[in-house]
Amino acid sequence: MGLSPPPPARAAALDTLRRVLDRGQPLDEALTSAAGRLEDRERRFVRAIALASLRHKGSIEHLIARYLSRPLPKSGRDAHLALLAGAAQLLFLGSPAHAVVNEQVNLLGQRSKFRGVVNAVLRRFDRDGRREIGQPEARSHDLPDWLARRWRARFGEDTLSAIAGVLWQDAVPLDLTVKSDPDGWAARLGGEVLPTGSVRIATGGPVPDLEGFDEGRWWVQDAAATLPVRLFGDLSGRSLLDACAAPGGKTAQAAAGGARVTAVDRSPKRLQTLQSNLDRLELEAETVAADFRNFDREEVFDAVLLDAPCTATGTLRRHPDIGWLRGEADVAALSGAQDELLDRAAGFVAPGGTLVYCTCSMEPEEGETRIAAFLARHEGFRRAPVDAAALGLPSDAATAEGDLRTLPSHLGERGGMDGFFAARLVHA
Ligand SMILES: C[S@@+](CC[C@H](N)C(=O)[O-])C[C@H]1O[C@@H](n2cnc3c(N)ncnc32)[C@H](O)[C@@H]1O
Repeated sequence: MGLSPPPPARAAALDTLRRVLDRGQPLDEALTSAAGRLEDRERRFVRAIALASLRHKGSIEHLIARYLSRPLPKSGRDAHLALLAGAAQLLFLGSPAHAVVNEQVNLLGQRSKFRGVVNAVLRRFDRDGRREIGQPEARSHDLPDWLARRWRARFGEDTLSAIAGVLWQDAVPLDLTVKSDPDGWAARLGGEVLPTGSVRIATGGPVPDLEGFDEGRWWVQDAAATLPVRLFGDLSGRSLLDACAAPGGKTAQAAAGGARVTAVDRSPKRLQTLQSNLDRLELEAETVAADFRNFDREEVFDAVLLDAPCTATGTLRRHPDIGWLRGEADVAALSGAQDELLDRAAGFVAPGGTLVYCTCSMEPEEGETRIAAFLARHEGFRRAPVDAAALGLPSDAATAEGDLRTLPSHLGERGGMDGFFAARLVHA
């Protein structure tokens, strides 16, 4: 890429990393606080540095530990973050070494006692780092330990390494769901139509500058995120309740498919984003700002979608902060709310209607286990198994029980997809 970020961007990148890694702020929020006042171009640099630092944190820190003769003390935290961001610029953004070394050192201030060590270690990264980090085994260091351990136990070493290979890639493609004519849009935007039906393009400049955005011809939605709504089949003329709807990718899909959609979300702000997305797309839905656990209606619906809040461990390709911000305890913590939302959703499914439950999590506690527990509580529901091939996916994207389980390594040769779980349940 050959990026040479200016000094304000480098300082803001350090602040962003401090906010994410030391204060637990989500990356997008940290970027707004640390870089919100910078110009567009500088903000893009900050984002690129932060993304590469977080994506490759594991591998870079593995090398930092090797290059240091003894670990940095606690008071050297800024020096450590300067090394992390500096190495990311050298190894993954192709920034020129002299600028990276000088400016990362200068971020520490004239009186810092860590200037010498940061200088020496960054020079070592410049000399040896590219070769050492290029080894395939380096990739598995990128994954946070807690996720690597879980995924190795569940999917095995080969799949773990395929997932790590996809998560390693910095150029994450952009997926668009088009209202019609996927081939035409793929040709116009220089992309391809995926077997799942999404149009995939290389990430480039700002999304609103792309052809068709202002005219509302498509919206951004990861290929995996389109699959849950497709499990309902033909939606034209059917009523659909979207229980956790914002920012509205799935609401838009259902509305474009001809459903009469009621979209509920507890966040009024996120619901506003949903409404403006629908306005741009010239699609309609009834929107309700409410906690779905208290949502009250006489009506029942032909289709109910519950895209439940979750740890989002399936979205590390675009959100590498998530693996460092969350841990094992968060996985278990959300299951109570997921059960409650599922029970509430079940009450709105018309006889003969369909409930689709999904999460963008890789963890079974937020997917398979929730559905097993739900079916044990609700005798009136049965699973309608998913056909992976009909969705354009390999057969291992459906579990033995018949649920959808996509992995980042699915469509791996084309850049992968988000890890998603979805179950289709029919009300007798
Ligand atoms: C995974 S996101 C939904 C993404 C959305 N379905 C889409 O495709 O764009 C989860 C959403 O659930 C909402 N949410 C979380 N708990 C909720 C609750 N108890 N009731 C209603 N909405 C809730 C959050 O505000 C968030 O917008």
